[in-house]
Amino acid sequence: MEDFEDITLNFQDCKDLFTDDFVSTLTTVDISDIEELVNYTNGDGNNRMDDLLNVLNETGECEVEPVRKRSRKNCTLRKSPHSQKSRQKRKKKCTDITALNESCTENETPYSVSSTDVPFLFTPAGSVVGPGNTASGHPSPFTMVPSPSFKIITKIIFCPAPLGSVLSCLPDTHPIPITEHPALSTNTSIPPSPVRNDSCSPFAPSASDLPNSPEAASMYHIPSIDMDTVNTDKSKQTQVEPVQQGNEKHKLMNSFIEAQKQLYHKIFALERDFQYTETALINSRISPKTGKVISKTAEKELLHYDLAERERETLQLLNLFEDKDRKEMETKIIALLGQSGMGKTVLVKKICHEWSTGKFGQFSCVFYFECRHLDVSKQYSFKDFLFKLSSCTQVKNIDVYQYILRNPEKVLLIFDGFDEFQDPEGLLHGSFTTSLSKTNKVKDLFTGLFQKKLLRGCTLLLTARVKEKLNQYLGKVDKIIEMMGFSSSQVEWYIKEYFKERPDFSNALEWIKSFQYVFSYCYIPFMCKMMCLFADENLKSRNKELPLSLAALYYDLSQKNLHAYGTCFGEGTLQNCTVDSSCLDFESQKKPELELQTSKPPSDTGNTTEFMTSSALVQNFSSALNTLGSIKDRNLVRYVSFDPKKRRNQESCPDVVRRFLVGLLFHDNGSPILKFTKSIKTQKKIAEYFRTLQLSELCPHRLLEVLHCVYETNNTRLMRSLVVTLDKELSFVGTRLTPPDVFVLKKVLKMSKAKVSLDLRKTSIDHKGLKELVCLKSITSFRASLSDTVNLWKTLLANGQNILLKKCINKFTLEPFKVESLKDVTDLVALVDIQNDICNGSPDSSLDIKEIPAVKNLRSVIFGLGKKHGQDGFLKLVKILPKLPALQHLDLNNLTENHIGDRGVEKLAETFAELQYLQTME
Ligand SMILES: Nc1ncnc2c1ncn2[C@@H]1O[C@H](COP(=O)(O)OP(=O)(O)OP(=O)(O)O)[C@@H](O)[C@H]1O
Repeated sequence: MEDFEDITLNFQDCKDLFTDDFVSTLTTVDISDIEELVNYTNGDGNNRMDDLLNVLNETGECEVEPVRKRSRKNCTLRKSPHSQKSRQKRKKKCTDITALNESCTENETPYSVSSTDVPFLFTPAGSVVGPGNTASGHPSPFTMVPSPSFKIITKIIFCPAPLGSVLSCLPDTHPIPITEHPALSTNTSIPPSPVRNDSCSPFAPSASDLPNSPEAASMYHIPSIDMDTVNTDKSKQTQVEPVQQGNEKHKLMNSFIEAQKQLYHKIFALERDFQYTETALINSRISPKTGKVISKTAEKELLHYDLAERERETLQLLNLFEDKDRKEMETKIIALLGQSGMGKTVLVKKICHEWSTGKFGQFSCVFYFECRHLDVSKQYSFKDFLFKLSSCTQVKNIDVYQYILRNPEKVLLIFDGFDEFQDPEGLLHGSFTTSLSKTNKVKDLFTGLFQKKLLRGCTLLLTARVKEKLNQYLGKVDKIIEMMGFSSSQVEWYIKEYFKERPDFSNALEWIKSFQYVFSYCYIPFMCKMMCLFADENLKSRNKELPLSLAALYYDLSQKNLHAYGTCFGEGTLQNCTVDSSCLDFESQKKPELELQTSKPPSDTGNTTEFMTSSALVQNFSSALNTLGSIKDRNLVRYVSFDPKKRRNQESCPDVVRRFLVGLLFHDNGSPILKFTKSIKTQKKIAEYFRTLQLSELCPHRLLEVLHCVYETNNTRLMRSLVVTLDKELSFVGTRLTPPDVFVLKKVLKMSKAKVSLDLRKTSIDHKGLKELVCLKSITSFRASLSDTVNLWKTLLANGQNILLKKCINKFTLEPFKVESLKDVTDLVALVDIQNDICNGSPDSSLDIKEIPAVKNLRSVIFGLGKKHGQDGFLKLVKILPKLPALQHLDLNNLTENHIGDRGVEKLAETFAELQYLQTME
């Protein structure tokens, strides 16, 4: 009987074939091989089946497609269009089986058996052979054969243990000791040939098994890696006796890893003068969005830690991939988030480089993808996806690929700039199913990886800018790491270091600091570098013109450094900015025509040591320039508008582009390029638009954005006119306040004549920002993280800034105090305790503080710690209740919910007498 055609296999049934009875009849099969095979079709869950299907598809031996409702377990196998020659080869391989089958009587066999007609056999080539056609010649569905019929097969050939299981035992460092797997020395019917690249794995095809597959031709050329780049001792290699199959594969794998490491060592090396500064990595989480939920996509947000929490959640780079709770064979997805220019690319390239030097040894293979270069709609096999789209050595051998498929836990896939994928949202909505076609769209492959179906068990590291739209996907991520940028001391160190060998620049730091607004952006490493470049160019020549806007800074740099800093700005940025009548509409702005693509995908030639890539900030500036040149004046107001109804395309103007755009519009540089749009009339129109805004109606994020834009106009009158519309109770709870945000907020609050109360909880505001804001005259009361506030007081006390301290203490409020975490209790305890230090500790009479008003006047405490921490938290809280003399209302709402326990009730009863003003206790 000829090869099977269109046979429906039920894998759930197939696994039943491997009964104990059946196994006991096998004479040359290692039981572990059977177990492994059964695991593939059974044990490890459905996703193991995906792996198998992938392997089968990839080998080209047969194509597997889901049938009916895409059930993964019912699959149709179709014969691949093999040549006659290859069929003969395959038949030859089965001669042992044929011989055995010949000994079978017709009675014992429910149907006639031919050389290729074995009830169910995974051949060494990884092909699945079914019972084939019925006597009538029609394809038959795979029928369960009663196990006794198998007894006639006394010898089923399973090749030695799969390559993966051998290689996975090997250490990652080189040279890899090659140990002979016991299975290799067993007497198998297909002896590994030293000259023929046959596969040893049940699922690993050999070159000769796959004559028609695209990989097959190249597989004849072994070793296939660019060996010139590998520092292996070739003379020794030639002395090596014809080795066992396993050894060949080990060498191949070693060579691949070694070549990959050498490549990464070269292309991801830091430039000599690159001042790498280790930035803080914070373990972050997402939580339901505070405040109004505007749309479905905005339901989640990243938690904003206070300084104490940030310290606690700080992570070392080497521990980035650590996960004690990781489930075996489960893909791990890590999202590395940070604003543009925070150093995400620098960091992941550093990881690649460090891997090449032996760190992150848990990974044998690291693949780096630059998402912006991936065309999501293009079709690739998964193998090509890995080896052709990532920065990778040229791999022509399928064994390396097989190793990767078999050892996903040793594979790290880095996708840099996930948000730069075309249509990143669409990427995750799709559902990945193993398809019959050998190639899949990049989009689908990524979906398969993200949905943990493809290469299950690997580690995915995605980098992305913090965007609200992406937050919803973070729920599917196992670990979220946020990059916080430079601390203020790191900024100073960086600038000093930059100019350290130039005595004439000894005042560079002070000079840069004087541009307060742009200096506040220096927590972003890229901006820090920009400011150094700016100082480099201007410190000697420029008469300081204060203040400097963001747009002015970039414009200045782009004018002066076109050639010197081509790597940052790309050549001809401004030259290209001509008016193109074809893009004079809003839609054209979706894809700015002038996009700076200065970063090249790392080439495998290894010559690229360029580490400076173009930042999105530069691209945004470029985009603003382009917009200015292409949009009609009358449309500009609509373009920068914050009102969704006014804007035709909300997505068209990201916040930073708007800032640049407004800044450029009001930038008085006399540039001929900008003159044609920079009419006074347009400026007036934009100013008028901002003047009509009611700041009190804007959400915190929008409010800040308006303030940035207004600051960019450098129009003090405009700002003054806006200040009066500011709310008297400003709450930024749940909105991150970066140093530039604090700067513009401070600017406007300074102008305010009204008394404003400020809520700065959950804003991640830094120490300096908190101090600057709360000490403002217009701020009469404020709320902030308790621990941050206590720290601020301590610093002021230690520095002897008693007047400020006194102001700060008097403005602070707590009312009502909600206990939502154990930390809230601990912080309240610390606040009550510091009272003694402040009131009694200072010998200085200027600090005439008898008590902390916030503590003295606290009237309401709402306790809601839930079951887990209820009792612990309450026992701590109850101790300080007597120190809250004005407490009138204690809300324990639902005692069982809070679970304060008998001890909690007991302690409460003991303190009850001291709570003189307590009126209600819920
Ligand atoms: N840790 C660092 N130490 C020193 N400089 C850094 C560091 N991280 C980033 N930089 C500087 O910032 C520049 C931009 O960094 P990078 O491209 O990694 O940012 P990014 O977060 O990937 O930005 P984007 O989201 O726009 O792609 C670098 O070229 C470098 O000059």
